[in-house]
Parts: sequence; structure tokens; C-alpha cells
Amino acid sequence: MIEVTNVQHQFRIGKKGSERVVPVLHDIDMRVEEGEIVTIVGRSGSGKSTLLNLISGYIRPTSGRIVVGGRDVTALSEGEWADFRLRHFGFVFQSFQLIPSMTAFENVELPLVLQGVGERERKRRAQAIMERVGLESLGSHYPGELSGGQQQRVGIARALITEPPVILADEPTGSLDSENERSLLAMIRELNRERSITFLIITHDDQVASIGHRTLTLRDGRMESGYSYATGGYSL
Ligand SMILES: Nc1ncnc2c1ncn2[C@@H]1O[C@H](COP(=O)(O)OP(=O)(O)OP(=O)(O)O)[C@@H](O)[C@H]1O
Repeated sequence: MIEVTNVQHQFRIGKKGSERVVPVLHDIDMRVEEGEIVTIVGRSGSGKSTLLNLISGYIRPTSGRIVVGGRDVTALSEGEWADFRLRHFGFVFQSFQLIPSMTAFENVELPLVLQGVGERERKRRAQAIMERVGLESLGSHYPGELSGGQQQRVGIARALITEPPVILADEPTGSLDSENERSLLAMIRELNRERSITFLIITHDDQVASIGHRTLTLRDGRMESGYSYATGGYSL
């Protein structure tokens, strides 16, 4: 499903002529199978978000190969990438990233607008997914009128609406209290079981890490072997 092979990444910072190279990721090899929940942990600055941004194509690796669903995505043009991203990935963020001037329903519908899906089909699918995440009565609320837990459910519904095979989540419970965190994690598990959606989740939180079938650890830009809850052993 996702195969990262020998990926290195460095950022260039500073003015042209006096640029400095900042190496961030080294020799990254990892695989995520279809239907797995994989959590990635590591200290602040270890390169977790950079790895997620590489997998989702927002940045390109300095070297190495990333294959998603059988496609070598490092070879895609910008336009192809935007299209590929919309079909293959749903995104969930710590800060929800909802559009404040749109209602919950309109936020959920938005990816389908971008995909050019007709209005009737959009409404039907948005309605169904809002029901699935328990928000059917809150569709007309604006994000500012919802609790953090409810906003993150809108975020999950928006990520699910295009039925992507993979959901990438960066600290999805980082802004939630422990009760909302528990309920969001239960929902991620259910969605994974019901729909075989693959989840790749970055987190600092042990509770979140433990919902992964495997947990991988990044340390100073290198991947340490991961712990598998299924086999009780370590592997990449
Ligand atoms: N656009 C950029 N330009 C230059 N350096 C960057 C850029 N983005 C990230 N970095 C550097 O890369 C390193 C890894 O950052 P990254 O955000 O991937 O870490 P992280 O593990 O996700 O951290 P956190 O848990 O704090 O979010 C850091 O040293 C950071 O300063």
C-alpha cells in the first residue's frame, strides 16, 4: 500500500549563495500494508511531519522512492500529484483546519466539490457520513459553534467523504480532552475494521500510539524498528 525505500530528505534554508543544508531524514525504509493502523512516534523535531508531508507529496524527497497503491509517486508531476492526493488520501489535523465561514455540512462536502461531484450525490454522501460520525443534527453549525471533539468529527467526516484508502493524521487528538480522545480513537478503530481504511497516525501520546497495529519510532531522522502489537515483536 505505502512503500518508502531509502528516502533521505534535507531542507535548504537561508538566502541563495549562503544556503545551509539541514538534513532531516536518513535512510528511511518502511511499509504500510492495506488495512493497517500504523502509528509513528518520536521526539519533537525527529522528522515525523516531514515524513508525512513526503508521503502525501507536499514535499519531494531529496532521494529515494515512495510508492503508494502501486504508483511511484516521486515521479508524478505537480498536477498529477494534486489529483492523486485527492483520490488516495484523507487528512486529519491537530488544529482541525476547518473553514470557519462554512457550516459543518459544507466543510464535509468540500472535497467532493473539488472533485466535481454533482450536488445531489454530494448531499447524499455528506448526509450519510455525518450520520456515521454522529453529527447529523449539527450540520448547520459553523465550526466556531462546535466543541473540539465535534470539530474533529467534522474533520474525520471530511477526510472520509472521498472514500480514500488511506487516512493520514498528524496529532489528531492533540487538541482534545481525554474523553473526546478516547471516543475519537474508538471511532478510528471502528472505521479501520468496517472499511479496511489504512491509517498512518503521528503522535506524541502513548494512548494514541497504542491503537496502532504497529508503532514505528523516529529518532533524529532515522527509523528505529517498530513494535508490532499483533506479533508482540519488533520489525520495520
Ligand atoms: N520547511 C522547512 N525548512 C527547514 N527546516 C525544516 C522545515 N520543516 C521542518 N524543518 C526541520 O526539520 C526537522 C524535523 O521537523 P518535523 O516538523 O518533521 O519534526 P516533527 O517530528 O514532526 O516535530 P513535532 O513533533 O514538533 O511536530 C526540524 O529540525 C525542523 O526544524
